[in-house]
Amino acid sequence: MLRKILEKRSSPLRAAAVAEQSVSSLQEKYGIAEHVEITEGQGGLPKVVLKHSCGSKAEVYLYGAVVASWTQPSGDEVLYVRPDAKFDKSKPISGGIPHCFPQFGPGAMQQHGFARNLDWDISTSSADLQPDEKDPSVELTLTDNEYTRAMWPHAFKAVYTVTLHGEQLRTDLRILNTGDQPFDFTAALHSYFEVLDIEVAKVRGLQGLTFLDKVPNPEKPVEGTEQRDAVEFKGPVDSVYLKAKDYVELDVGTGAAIAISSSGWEDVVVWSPWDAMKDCYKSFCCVENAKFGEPATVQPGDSWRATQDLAVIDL
Ligand SMILES: O=P(O)(O)OC[C@H]1O[C@@H](O)[C@H](O)[C@@H](O)[C@@H]1O
Repeated sequence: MLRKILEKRSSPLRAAAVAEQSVSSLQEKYGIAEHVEITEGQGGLPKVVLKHSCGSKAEVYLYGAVVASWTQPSGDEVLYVRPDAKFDKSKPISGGIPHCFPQFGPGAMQQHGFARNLDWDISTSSADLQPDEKDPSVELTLTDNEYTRAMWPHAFKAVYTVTLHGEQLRTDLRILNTGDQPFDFTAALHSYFEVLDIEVAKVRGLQGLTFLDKVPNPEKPVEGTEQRDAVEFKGPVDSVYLKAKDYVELDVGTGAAIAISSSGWEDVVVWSPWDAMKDCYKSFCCVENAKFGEPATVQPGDSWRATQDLAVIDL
């Protein structure tokens, strides 16, 4: 159904002894036999591997809380990691499902904010104890620190739960205001999906929506109304669809599609860099649940929440 990621993964660098120790202590604390494993990923970066008894698997790096892999029981990869991705913290991991928070961008701070280039902490892990539904899950948290406050002067806690529900991948993001002033933010899950070929991929579920086209000038998007039943790719695409429905579908061109169901996110971004990324643009498409058109406002002591459920369906 879905093709496997073809590019060769570079062999992991030996991590420093201290990192190894922390991986083994995380494994001791949060590992759950057969379902949740904390291990070294590429470049020695710690990752949480979730394994469902149906055979599906997900890998979540603590660096950026990026889901870098989600495989079906067949072993087929659904997500896409760009060949230029670095796993050495020199830049955010380019691929999988990175976070954009507290700014989707462009804007005052670095593109897509800081959440994708910071280490998140594991706060808990679980594997549902019901005999038939052992859904492995991990909860990661990010809290403000000197680095984040220099860019965005707010006290916050981000809580991100990633769960395998059978073959589905579920994410749940909560942003808590732990300070004494209200704050605004924009955000997205910058999901990269592998497609057979960008020229046969299609995104359905956007017809009739107002969109902001960022291709001509990202600083001055051009507004339009989507007329098409299916958005196709014949050149670069960088559009934010405002007030989208809670379901969109990415036809990956193999007879399968990714069903993307969400709550709380409100907008959908569709992005293909086209030949600005000559080496890889044919193989992926980003369909991103976002909160962009109207920034979220969170009062002190309050929180904002959004979920995304991904499933592979046959067309
Ligand atoms: O930072 P990355 O992963 O290279 O992604 C950049 C792109 O991310 C997309 O979400 C934006 O809509 C684009 O405007 C932007 O160019």
